[in-house]
Amino acid sequence: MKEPFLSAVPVIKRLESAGYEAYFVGGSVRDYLLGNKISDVDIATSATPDEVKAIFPKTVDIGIQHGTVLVLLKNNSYEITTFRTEGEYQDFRRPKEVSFIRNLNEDLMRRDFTMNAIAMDANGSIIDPFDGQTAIKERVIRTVGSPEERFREDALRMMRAVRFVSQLSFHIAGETLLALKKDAHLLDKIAVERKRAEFEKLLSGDNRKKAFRILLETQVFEYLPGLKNQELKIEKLLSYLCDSLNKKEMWALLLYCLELNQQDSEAFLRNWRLPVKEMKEIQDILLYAKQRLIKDWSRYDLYTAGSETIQSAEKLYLVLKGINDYDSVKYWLNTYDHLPIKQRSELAVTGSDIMAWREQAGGPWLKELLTRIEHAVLQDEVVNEKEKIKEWLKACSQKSEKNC
Ligand SMILES: Nc1ccn([C@@H]2O[C@H](COP(=O)(O)OP(=O)(O)OP(=O)(O)O)[C@@H](O)[C@H]2O)c(=O)n1
Repeated sequence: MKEPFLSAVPVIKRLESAGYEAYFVGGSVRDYLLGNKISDVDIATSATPDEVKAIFPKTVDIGIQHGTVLVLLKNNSYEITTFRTEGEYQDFRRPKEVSFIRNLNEDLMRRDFTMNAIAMDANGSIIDPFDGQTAIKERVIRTVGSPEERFREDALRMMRAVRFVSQLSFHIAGETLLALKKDAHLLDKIAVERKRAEFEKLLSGDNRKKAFRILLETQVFEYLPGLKNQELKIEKLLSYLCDSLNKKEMWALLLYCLELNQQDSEAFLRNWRLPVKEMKEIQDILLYAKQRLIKDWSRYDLYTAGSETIQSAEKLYLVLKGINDYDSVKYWLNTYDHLPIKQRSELAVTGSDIMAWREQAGGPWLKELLTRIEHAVLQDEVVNEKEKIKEWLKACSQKSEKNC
């Protein structure tokens, strides 16, 4: 056994010495068997949340109605969940009555896919009643038992299947795929936030295009915000070589393919309940990439976009143009790095300086003038030094005001 399981073994041992069963379960065991990077380890136990809390001095109730307690131990935290029956994976905002059981097998039986229904004990022995290891070897996503039953327990599992296609490059077993086609409509009832979490993992996976094809084939896309009746536009996305794009860039590519105007793009992202900051970043990426389709970056655009957006927008532009060479990203980032200023606060003059020089109270004119100075500094029309800018302004006002 290796990290992060090793550090978590004492947690399992403590539960065992208090008379309970406890195992590693879920994605961490799957990823371990796959040889992939393991994120968090999850532990399932026969102890109820109250019993877990009585054993460990530091705990946090993170989903107690679902039987989950977070245990804090030696700078690490572990999600410990009581063996559960159905209903447990539903929307956290609509808690359902959860019945706890004392049996690992029954807990595993209610999990989504056989690859996720494998447990490992503190000695590293694998408990695999549904042959998840074969599924992992064969790289197949197959529900534990009846797909209809598993999807009726939690329809989000259909999106999880598609996101695992993207993330793990597995394929979906025939019967499971048929159920996806039949039951896709059940996704209507699932909270957008949960759909978004899966969709974003899908957007970032290596096999994202295959996952999009399955969204189309199964009609799952019809039940995702803003994608109803957008089959042709989603197909357009499949024509791009987009593997190099990150999550935000993929959102921007999707917006591009959907051909939405600024206002509708915003509504689309809002319907997906994206945080406002991310919405703005995605819209900026799209805006500059579209601009880039028409012309080169101006120094002022580089300045207003900033390095992260430059990089993302240029990458998206290259994808849209079908160019598979990233030298231009480096070129524009380098140009950005050499700009004389990166933000207004770096200007050698402030609004107060200008008001004092002009003996005039502030107003819209001041904002305009500061923008004009920014342009001039960025274009090397004037050096970013207070005296130089003062002289430049004086020379300007001697000419027509328009020239400044
Ligand atoms: N709708 C769900 C969600 C989760 N699970 C079970 O709970 C485990 C943990 O779920 P989660 O952390 O959401 O996903 P992982 O499978 O761990 O995948 P990852 O951590 O890569 O997101 C899953 O492996 C699966 O056994 C389930 O059966 N049904």
